[in-house]
Amino acid sequence: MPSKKALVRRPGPRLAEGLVTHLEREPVDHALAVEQWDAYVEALAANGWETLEVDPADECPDSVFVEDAVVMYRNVALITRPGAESRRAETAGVEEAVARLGCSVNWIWEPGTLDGGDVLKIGDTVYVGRGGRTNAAGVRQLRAVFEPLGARVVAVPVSRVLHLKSAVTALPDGTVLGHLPQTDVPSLFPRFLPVPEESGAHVVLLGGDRLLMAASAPKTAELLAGLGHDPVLVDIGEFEKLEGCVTCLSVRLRELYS
Ligand SMILES: NC(=O)NCCC[C@H](N)C(=O)O
Repeated sequence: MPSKKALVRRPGPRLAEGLVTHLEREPVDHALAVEQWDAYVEALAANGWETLEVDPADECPDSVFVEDAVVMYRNVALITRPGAESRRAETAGVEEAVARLGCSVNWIWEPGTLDGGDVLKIGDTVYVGRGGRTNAAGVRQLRAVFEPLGARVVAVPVSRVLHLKSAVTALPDGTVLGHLPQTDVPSLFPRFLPVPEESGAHVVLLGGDRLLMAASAPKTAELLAGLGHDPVLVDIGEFEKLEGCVTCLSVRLRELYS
Protein backbone atom coordinates (compact mmCIF):
# COMPACT_ATOMS: atom_id res chain seq x y z
CA MET A 1 0.00 0.00 0.00
CA PRO A 2 1.51 3.38 -0.99
CA SER A 3 2.58 5.59 1.90
CA LYS A 4 1.20 9.11 2.20
CA LYS A 5 3.84 10.94 4.22
CA ALA A 6 5.12 14.40 3.40
CA LEU A 7 8.19 16.17 4.72
CA VAL A 8 7.79 19.87 5.46
CA ARG A 9 10.02 22.40 7.18
CA ARG A 10 8.70 25.35 9.15
CA PRO A 11 9.79 28.81 7.84
CA GLY A 12 12.89 29.99 9.69
CA PRO A 13 13.43 33.43 11.25
CA ARG A 14 15.52 34.64 8.27
CA LEU A 15 12.93 33.76 5.60
CA ALA A 16 12.71 37.34 4.31
CA GLU A 17 16.40 37.14 3.30
CA GLY A 18 15.71 34.21 0.95
CA LEU A 19 17.31 34.28 -2.49
CA VAL A 20 15.66 35.96 -5.45
CA THR A 21 17.07 35.42 -8.94
CA HIS A 22 14.45 36.13 -11.60
CA LEU A 23 12.23 38.50 -9.58
CA GLU A 24 12.59 41.93 -8.01
CA ARG A 25 12.95 41.61 -4.24
CA GLU A 26 9.75 42.47 -2.34
CA PRO A 27 9.39 42.62 1.45
CA VAL A 28 8.11 39.39 2.98
CA ASP A 29 5.59 39.52 5.82
CA HIS A 30 6.92 36.84 8.16
CA ALA A 31 3.76 36.41 10.23
CA LEU A 32 1.65 36.05 7.08
CA ALA A 33 4.16 33.56 5.65
CA VAL A 34 3.82 31.40 8.76
CA GLU A 35 0.02 31.55 8.47
CA GLN A 36 0.21 30.55 4.80
CA TRP A 37 2.58 27.71 5.64
CA ASP A 38 0.22 26.44 8.36
CA ALA A 39 -2.64 26.46 5.84
CA TYR A 40 -0.50 24.64 3.26
CA VAL A 41 0.37 21.91 5.80
CA GLU A 42 -3.29 21.75 6.83
CA ALA A 43 -4.31 21.23 3.16
CA LEU A 44 -1.92 18.28 2.89
CA ALA A 45 -3.27 16.79 6.14
CA ALA A 46 -6.89 17.33 5.09
CA ASN A 47 -6.15 15.30 1.98
CA GLY A 48 -4.79 12.32 3.83
CA TRP A 49 -1.06 13.16 4.05
CA GLU A 50 0.78 12.60 7.30
CA THR A 51 3.11 15.57 7.53
CA LEU A 52 6.50 15.20 9.21
CA GLU A 53 8.47 18.28 10.19
CA VAL A 54 12.16 18.19 9.34
CA ASP A 55 14.36 19.75 12.06
CA PRO A 56 14.84 23.47 11.47
CA ALA A 57 17.87 24.88 9.67
CA ASP A 58 17.30 28.39 10.96
CA GLU A 59 20.58 29.83 9.71
CA CYS A 60 19.40 29.14 6.12
CA PRO A 61 16.78 31.66 4.91
CA ASP A 62 15.45 29.31 2.20
CA SER A 63 15.12 26.17 4.33
CA VAL A 64 11.30 26.15 4.08
CA PHE A 65 11.72 25.12 0.41
CA VAL A 66 12.43 21.60 1.57
CA GLU A 67 12.04 19.83 -1.76
CA ASP A 68 15.33 21.25 -2.99
CA ALA A 69 17.33 19.19 -0.47
CA VAL A 70 16.33 15.68 -1.56
CA VAL A 71 15.03 13.74 -4.55
CA MET A 72 13.09 10.54 -3.92
CA TYR A 73 12.77 7.67 -6.38
CA ARG A 74 10.72 4.86 -4.86
CA ASN A 75 12.20 4.53 -1.34
CA VAL A 76 15.66 5.71 -2.40
CA ALA A 77 16.71 9.21 -1.38
CA LEU A 78 19.27 11.30 -3.21
CA ILE A 79 20.52 14.09 -0.95
CA THR A 80 21.27 17.07 -3.14
CA ARG A 81 24.11 19.53 -3.21
CA PRO A 82 22.17 22.77 -3.76
CA GLY A 83 23.43 25.09 -6.48
CA ALA A 84 23.32 28.08 -4.11
CA GLU A 85 26.04 27.92 -1.47
CA SER A 86 23.76 29.54 1.14
CA ARG A 87 21.46 26.50 0.89
CA ARG A 88 24.03 23.71 1.37
CA ALA A 89 23.52 23.42 5.16
CA GLU A 90 19.84 22.61 4.59
CA THR A 91 20.52 19.03 3.57
CA ALA A 92 21.76 17.60 6.91
CA GLY A 93 18.35 17.68 8.64
CA VAL A 94 16.62 16.27 5.56
CA GLU A 95 19.12 13.44 5.35
CA GLU A 96 18.40 12.58 8.97
CA ALA A 97 14.65 12.62 8.34
CA VAL A 98 14.74 10.27 5.33
CA ALA A 99 17.24 7.94 7.01
CA ARG A 100 14.92 7.71 10.03
CA LEU A 101 12.13 6.66 7.66
CA GLY A 102 14.25 3.74 6.43
CA CYS A 103 15.15 5.15 3.01
CA SER A 104 18.47 4.20 1.51
CA VAL A 105 20.50 7.34 1.06
CA ASN A 106 22.76 8.56 -1.77
CA TRP A 107 24.45 11.91 -2.26
CA ILE A 108 25.38 14.42 -4.94
CA TRP A 109 29.08 15.13 -4.55
CA GLU A 110 31.26 18.08 -5.50
CA PRO A 111 31.60 19.27 -8.28
CA GLY A 112 27.99 18.23 -8.87
CA THR A 113 25.14 20.56 -7.95
CA LEU A 114 21.47 19.68 -8.06
CA ASP A 115 18.29 21.21 -6.58
CA GLY A 116 15.25 19.00 -6.03
CA GLY A 117 13.12 21.64 -7.78
CA ASP A 118 14.87 20.64 -11.00
CA VAL A 119 13.57 17.09 -10.90
CA LEU A 120 10.16 16.10 -12.25
CA LYS A 121 9.16 12.43 -12.08
CA ILE A 122 6.46 11.01 -14.32
CA GLY A 123 6.22 7.29 -13.74
CA ASP A 124 9.72 5.94 -14.34
CA THR A 125 10.82 8.94 -16.39
CA VAL A 126 12.87 11.42 -14.40
CA TYR A 127 13.21 14.79 -16.09
CA VAL A 128 16.07 16.87 -14.75
CA GLY A 129 16.47 20.56 -15.49
CA ARG A 130 19.98 21.69 -16.31
CA GLY A 131 20.05 25.38 -15.44
CA GLY A 132 21.18 27.91 -12.88
CA ARG A 133 21.18 25.49 -9.93
CA THR A 134 21.82 22.05 -11.45
CA ASN A 135 24.99 21.42 -13.43
CA ALA A 136 26.07 18.68 -15.83
CA ALA A 137 27.93 16.76 -13.11
CA GLY A 138 24.76 16.82 -10.99
CA VAL A 139 22.76 15.40 -13.92
CA ARG A 140 25.33 12.63 -14.44
CA GLN A 141 25.32 11.71 -10.75
CA LEU A 142 21.51 11.62 -10.63
CA ARG A 143 21.54 9.33 -13.67
CA ALA A 144 24.10 7.04 -12.01
CA VAL A 145 21.95 6.70 -8.88
CA PHE A 146 18.49 6.24 -10.43
CA GLU A 147 19.04 4.52 -13.79
CA PRO A 148 20.15 1.22 -12.21
CA LEU A 149 16.81 1.28 -10.34
CA GLY A 150 14.89 1.40 -13.62
CA ALA A 151 14.50 5.16 -14.15
CA ARG A 152 14.96 6.81 -17.53
CA VAL A 153 16.64 10.16 -16.91
CA VAL A 154 15.92 12.92 -19.44
CA ALA A 155 17.90 16.15 -19.13
CA VAL A 156 16.07 19.35 -20.09
CA PRO A 157 17.53 22.84 -20.55
CA VAL A 158 16.18 25.46 -18.11
CA SER A 159 17.12 29.10 -18.67
CA ARG A 160 14.01 31.20 -18.09
CA VAL A 161 13.08 30.31 -14.52
CA LEU A 162 14.76 29.14 -11.33
CA HIS A 163 14.00 25.42 -11.60
CA LEU A 164 12.49 22.94 -14.05
CA LYS A 165 9.41 22.69 -11.82
CA SER A 166 9.03 26.47 -11.83
CA ALA A 167 8.19 25.94 -15.52
CA VAL A 168 6.44 22.56 -15.69
CA THR A 169 4.83 19.88 -13.52
CA ALA A 170 2.54 17.00 -14.46
CA LEU A 171 -1.05 15.86 -13.99
CA PRO A 172 -1.84 12.38 -12.63
CA ASP A 173 -2.19 11.08 -16.22
CA GLY A 174 1.33 12.29 -17.06
CA THR A 175 0.29 15.32 -19.13
CA VAL A 176 2.88 18.03 -18.59
CA LEU A 177 1.51 21.45 -17.62
CA GLY A 178 3.58 24.45 -18.51
CA HIS A 179 3.43 28.18 -19.08
CA LEU A 180 4.92 28.60 -22.54
CA PRO A 181 6.91 31.81 -21.95
CA GLN A 182 8.76 30.02 -19.10
CA THR A 183 9.35 26.69 -20.86
CA ASP A 184 12.56 26.34 -22.88
CA VAL A 185 11.70 23.26 -24.98
CA PRO A 186 8.05 22.14 -24.62
CA SER A 187 8.49 19.61 -27.43
CA LEU A 188 10.67 17.48 -25.12
CA PHE A 189 7.50 16.36 -23.35
CA PRO A 190 5.24 13.82 -25.09
CA ARG A 191 1.94 15.48 -23.93
CA PHE A 192 2.07 19.18 -23.12
CA LEU A 193 -0.83 21.37 -21.97
CA PRO A 194 -0.10 25.12 -21.98
CA VAL A 195 -1.67 26.97 -19.03
CA PRO A 196 -2.62 30.65 -18.85
CA GLU A 197 -0.68 31.59 -15.70
CA GLU A 198 2.92 31.07 -14.63
CA SER A 199 1.93 29.65 -11.23
CA GLY A 200 -0.72 27.52 -12.96
CA ALA A 201 2.13 25.29 -14.11
CA HIS A 202 2.67 24.11 -10.53
CA VAL A 203 0.56 21.26 -9.19
CA VAL A 204 1.07 18.86 -6.29
CA LEU A 205 -0.78 15.59 -6.78
CA LEU A 206 -2.80 15.02 -3.62
CA GLY A 207 -4.35 11.72 -4.72
CA GLY A 208 -7.37 10.92 -6.91
CA ASP A 209 -8.38 13.98 -8.95
CA ARG A 210 -7.15 16.46 -6.34
CA LEU A 211 -4.43 18.94 -7.25
CA LEU A 212 -2.89 21.36 -4.78
CA MET A 213 -2.38 24.68 -6.58
CA ALA A 214 -1.57 28.29 -5.79
CA ALA A 215 -4.49 30.68 -5.37
CA SER A 216 -2.64 32.98 -7.79
CA ALA A 217 -3.65 30.72 -10.70
CA PRO A 218 -7.48 30.94 -10.79
CA LYS A 219 -7.77 30.68 -14.58
CA THR A 220 -5.68 27.52 -14.69
CA ALA A 221 -7.69 26.08 -11.79
CA GLU A 222 -10.84 26.68 -13.84
CA LEU A 223 -9.28 25.10 -16.93
CA LEU A 224 -8.25 22.01 -14.94
CA ALA A 225 -11.59 21.74 -13.12
CA GLY A 226 -13.22 21.77 -16.56
CA LEU A 227 -11.05 18.79 -17.50
CA GLY A 228 -12.33 16.78 -14.53
CA HIS A 229 -9.63 17.57 -11.97
CA ASP A 230 -10.31 18.91 -8.49
CA PRO A 231 -8.08 21.90 -7.67
CA VAL A 232 -7.45 22.69 -3.98
CA LEU A 233 -6.18 26.27 -3.79
CA VAL A 234 -3.81 27.65 -1.17
CA ASP A 235 -2.47 31.19 -0.89
CA ILE A 236 1.34 31.04 -0.85
CA GLY A 237 1.88 34.67 -1.87
CA GLU A 238 4.70 35.34 0.62
CA PHE A 239 6.66 32.34 -0.71
CA GLU A 240 6.01 33.33 -4.33
CA LYS A 241 7.88 36.59 -3.59
CA LEU A 242 10.93 34.34 -3.03
CA GLU A 243 10.34 32.27 -6.18
CA GLY A 244 8.71 29.44 -4.24
CA CYS A 245 5.85 27.33 -5.58
CA VAL A 246 3.43 24.81 -4.07
CA THR A 247 5.74 21.99 -5.12
CA CYS A 248 8.81 23.18 -3.23
CA LEU A 249 7.21 23.39 0.23
CA SER A 250 7.00 19.60 0.70
CA VAL A 251 8.51 16.28 -0.32
CA ARG A 252 5.94 13.56 -0.72
CA LEU A 253 7.01 10.02 0.15
CA ARG A 254 4.72 7.61 -1.63
CA GLU A 255 6.76 4.43 -1.81
CA LEU A 256 8.21 3.84 1.63
CA TYR A 257 8.51 0.27 2.87
CA SER A 258 6.98 -0.09 6.28
N1 LIG B 1 11.89 24.10 -5.76
C1 LIG B 1 11.67 25.40 -5.71
O1 LIG B 1 10.97 25.95 -6.53
N2 LIG B 1 12.30 26.08 -4.76
C2 LIG B 1 12.18 27.47 -4.57
C3 LIG B 1 13.42 28.01 -3.97
C4 LIG B 1 13.36 29.49 -3.77
C5 LIG B 1 14.57 30.06 -3.07
N3 LIG B 1 14.36 31.44 -2.80
C6 LIG B 1 15.82 29.89 -3.91
O2 LIG B 1 16.13 30.79 -4.68
O3 LIG B 1 16.51 28.89 -3.78
